[in-house]
This record gives sequence, C-alpha cells and structure tokens, in this order.
Amino acid sequence: MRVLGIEGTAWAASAAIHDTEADTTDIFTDAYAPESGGIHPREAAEHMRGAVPTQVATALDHARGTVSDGRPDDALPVDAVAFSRGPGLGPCLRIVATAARTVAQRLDVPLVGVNHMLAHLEIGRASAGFSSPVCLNASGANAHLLGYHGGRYRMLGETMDTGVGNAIDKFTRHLDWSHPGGPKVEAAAEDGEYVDLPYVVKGMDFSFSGIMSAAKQAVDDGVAVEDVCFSLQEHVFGMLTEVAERALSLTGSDELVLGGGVGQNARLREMLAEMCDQRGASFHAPEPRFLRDNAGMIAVLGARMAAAGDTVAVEESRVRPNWRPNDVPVTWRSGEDVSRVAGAADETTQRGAEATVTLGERVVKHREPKSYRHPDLDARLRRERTRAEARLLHDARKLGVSTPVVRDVDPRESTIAMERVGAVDLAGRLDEASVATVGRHLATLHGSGMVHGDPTTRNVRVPAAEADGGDGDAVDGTSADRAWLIDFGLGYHSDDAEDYAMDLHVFEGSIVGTADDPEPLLAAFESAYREVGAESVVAQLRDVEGRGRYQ
Ligand SMILES: C[C@@H](O)[C@H](NC(=O)OP(=O)(O)OC[C@H]1O[C@@H](n2cnc3c(N)ncnc32)[C@H](O)[C@@H]1O)C(=O)O
Ligand SMILES: Nc1ncnc2c1ncn2[C@@H]1O[C@H](COP(=O)(O)OP(=O)(O)OP(=O)(O)O)[C@@H](O)[C@H]1O
Ligand SMILES: [Fe+2]
Repeated sequence: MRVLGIEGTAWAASAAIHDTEADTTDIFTDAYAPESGGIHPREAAEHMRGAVPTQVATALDHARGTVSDGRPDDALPVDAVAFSRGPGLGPCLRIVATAARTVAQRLDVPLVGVNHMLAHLEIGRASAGFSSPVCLNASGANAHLLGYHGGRYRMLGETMDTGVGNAIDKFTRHLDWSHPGGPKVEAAAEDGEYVDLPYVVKGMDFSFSGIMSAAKQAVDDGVAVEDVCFSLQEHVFGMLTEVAERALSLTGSDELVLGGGVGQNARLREMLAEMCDQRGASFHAPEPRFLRDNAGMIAVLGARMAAAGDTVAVEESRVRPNWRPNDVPVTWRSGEDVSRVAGAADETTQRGAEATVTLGERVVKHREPKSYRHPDLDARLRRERTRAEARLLHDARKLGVSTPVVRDVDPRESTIAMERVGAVDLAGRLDEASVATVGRHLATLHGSGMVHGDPTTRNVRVPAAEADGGDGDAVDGTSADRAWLIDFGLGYHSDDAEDYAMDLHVFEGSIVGTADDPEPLLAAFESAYREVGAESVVAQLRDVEGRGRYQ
C-alpha cells in the first residue's frame, strides 16, 4: 500500500509518501519561521495556505515518478490519504484537512484522520519494534507520557501548563532569540555551569511555569546566559527523565520510546538512554526527521489505520484542535495488549523509580544516586526528599493516617529505616474498599494542610486479599479496609486547594493508567474523599482535568 500523509498542525507544511511494501518514507517539508516572536496562528495558517498544496503536489509527483512496483502507468499514485486531524492550531488544521479531502476525492481513495500525538509515538514504536513501551512525547505544544492498556493509550503523566518546547521557546523570546529556541539553548548550554532552579514533579505530572520564571529572572539578575541554558536543560530534561522512569516503574514496562521535536536534543536523549540503561530497560528514539513535525509519521500511522479499515467519510472529517491521544480508539493494535501491572510480587529487594528498598523485619529505603542527573541536582533532590519523607510520615501518623513508623533517618546517605507495613502494593490488589480508604486518608491529610505529592497505587500498601480471615495480617494486625500510605518524598505542606486536587489527579491517573475497569474505583475513591474532605477540592480536580494543555 502507498499512502500520502499531510501534516500542518503548527509550523511544518509537510507531505510524505509511505510505501509499505518497499518500506520507504519520503518527506517534503516547507517550514514556517516567524519573523519575530513565537508562532503566530494567523501567519502560520497563511503559510499553510500556500505551502501545503505545493508540498502535496511535489509528493504526488514523486509517487507517480516512482511507480516501479509493477503498477500500470495509469495506476493511482497512492491508495489512501492520511492527514493530521488534531491536535493543533485550528486554522492550520482546516487547511490541511481541505487539501486531504480534495486529493482523496479526486483520486477516489479513502481518507484517514490521524492523531498527531499518536503519530509522534507510533513512528518510534514501529522503528524500535517494541510491543508495549511507555511513550514520552516531548514536543513543542505537548509533554506527556502514554502507555497502552486495554485497547487505548492511557495518559500516565503530563505537563500541567505549557508544552516543553513552548516553555523553552518562551524563555528564549525573553532573550530576544529567534524561534525556535530549543536548538539555541542546546548550543549555549555547552559552555554553561550549574545553578539551582525550581524542579517540579507531582507523581508523573510536572510543570514548567515556575522554572521558566526563575530562569528569566536569573538572566535579568546577571547570571551568565549559558549557565541558565545549561541548568534549564538539566532541570527540565531531568524532570522528563524522572517521570519516564516513574511510568516504567508503575507499568512494569521495560521499553521506552521518545517522540516530538524536543527529542532532537542530544542531552535529553542521553539522559533517557542512561536512565533506561541503569534499570535494564531498552530505549529508542527515532531519527530526527521523524522526531520533529513531519508528514512521514502521519503517512506511516495512516497506512496502519487504513489497513485496519479505520477511515473517515469526507463529510465527517472535521478537524479536532484539542484531540487528546487518550481519547482515540486504537484500531490498529488489536490483540497486542501485553501491558503489565507491576507491584504484585513482594520480593526482598524492591526497585522503585527512585529508591532501592530492602524488605526485612524493617524496611530500609535508599535513594541511590541517579547518574543521568547533574550531581548537584541529584544530591539536592535526594537529600530534600529523604528529609521530607521522614518528617511527613511522622506528621501524617499523628493525624491518624496509617503510615510506617520511622526508625532511623540519614539525609546525607539518603536512607530511611522504617516499619514494614501491608502485604502487597495497592497496584497488586486494587479494590473499591482500599481505594476508599485512600480517599479518606488523603482527605485527612489535606484537612491539615498536608500534600502527599505522589499518591499512586504503588505508594499504598494493603493487606493480602483474604486479610480478614487469612494471612493478610502476617506483617501487621489488619482489617480488610486498611491501607497505609508510603513514599512521602514529594510531600509538602500547603493551604492551596490546587495542590490537594493534584493529589487526587495523581491517584486517579495511576488507576486509569493500569486498571481494566477504572470507573467504579474512581467513584468509590471520590465518594470516600467527600465523606471526610472538602467538595471544593473535588471541584478543583474537575478543573485540573478539564484544562486545555495545548498552549
Ligand atoms: C501539535 C503540534 O503542532 C506540535 N508540534 C510541535 O510542537 O512541533 P515539534 O516539531 O514536535 O516540536 C517543536 C519544538 O521542538 C523544539 N526543539 C527543536 N530542536 C530542539 C533541540 N535541539 N532542543 C530542544 N528543543 C528543540 C523547538 O524549540 C520547538 O519548541 C506538537 O506536537 O505538540
Ligand atoms: N514500609 C514499607 N513496608 C512494606 N513495603 C514497603 C515499604 N516501603 C516501601 N515498600 C515497598 O517498596 C516499594 C518501593 O518503595 P517506595 O515507593 O518508597 O520507593 P520509590 O523508589 O520511591 O518508588 P516509586 O518512586 O516508584 O513510588 C513499594 O512499592 C513497596 O512495595
Ligand atoms: Fe508535533
């Protein structure tokens, strides 16, 4: 099969021909470069209006010229037309869709509407040959982690404000550097030295606004620009690498694939490769022409969708500027669901995302150095988190929230010794009674101004399934609805309802990412939270979930 792909969500007016038999993908792109500032939606659309038809014509000419596979001379140049249907800038998407419909109708071939973000990750999954990786999309307007489970891509974590490339580009606009800023920061960072900046990770979510304001401020205060660029990369990419590792740990996957324009950055790729290497996972990043926006990835996924019969009628092919990748029915991966949920087994040594935990009579948790991080940042995070964890385990316990008793703390060695609690992680025994207990615990914490920071199903311990009669209380006297909160390393005190809502979002995200039937669990969790906690926090959660994150 031969497929024409068309891309034009923001800056790249691009067309490509993917030939499934020859396994070739030829890409033709005309990039929009703003005269000043960032991408102007109207200017970008103007660019698309002229450049998309030209690139499409070039690609079709190329297809006609390479009809060498035994097709007759009057054969159609392509068998299907795939286009970026969203997410992206509305005016640009409409021009792409119009071009795609026109060609599909003229040639009388099927039309395929591709989700741009899934195209970014499927191109890497295809070239790696991975079956069920965790996928990190690091692009201009987005930054998120996806995992495939139960027929859909699940959102495991994402930015709470801007995409990663846009965050970097905004910083460089402050310096009056031309768009795009990412490659310029990468070049300037070569001569830089480390300075501390904010580092914000909440479970597997993260945000860039604090670090970007601090970076601009640092430049205004006279810190050398190359030092700020260097440190910006160390922090921002360190955050992305950390959440990617958390996602590998949560899902039990040992494959990571990278997508998106920021993936062209060598330092980001180096960190991800090193993290994967340290934990025995495989890492793959596609070649640069497939990382930045390009129609090749649209054609490749389009071909798989077309083969699965996933085409769209012209009259139903309106664009979707806010189309989230986790809302796409995945038609092209049937029968491939091999995702696992880690955490059921209880071995003597547990390897979390952050620490190595030795389970004996006592539990000894050691935050080992992460060689992918800058040593100063690494030392700071391990020290701060060990301190926070010990203090908050204690504070939570005083409120009546079940946590292990802390026996010993050594912040310099980043080690905590504590009581052993529960029989399995909640991830290994997800039921409504247990998630309800977590709801009440979190509400109690929030009622006293405490935030857990990372309440995933791996950070809750529960008795074994037959706890009320069986051996579930082997470690501790338990009842069936008992649950202990552990791993307070990202916890802090706050009186902001937004922070409480983020705790709920993180917990629900870990359920949605791994459970076959999340809905009843989410309902049980929220109703238990309401019993003890404030309705306004649940309302704030809806706000967090509903935010458009394509900025
Ligand atoms: C919706 C769609 O329009 C959007 N596309 C997009 O953002 O273009 P993409 O090509 O994936 O990424 C562009 C971003 O990638 C950054 N970038 C390019 N080279 C870079 C480098 N070497 N280091 C860091 N960032 C880099 C640019 O600064 C810019 O912010 C998206 O995928 O989110
Ligand atoms: N006090 C404890 N009692 C029993 N098991 C524990 C205890 N503390 C940790 N564990 C086990 O060790 C695992 C890893 O611990 P923890 O979550 O604290 O480490 P981590 O590296 O921060 O993990 P992650 O970042 O993946 O959440 C837990 O999922 C749990 O199975
Ligand atoms: Fe993109």
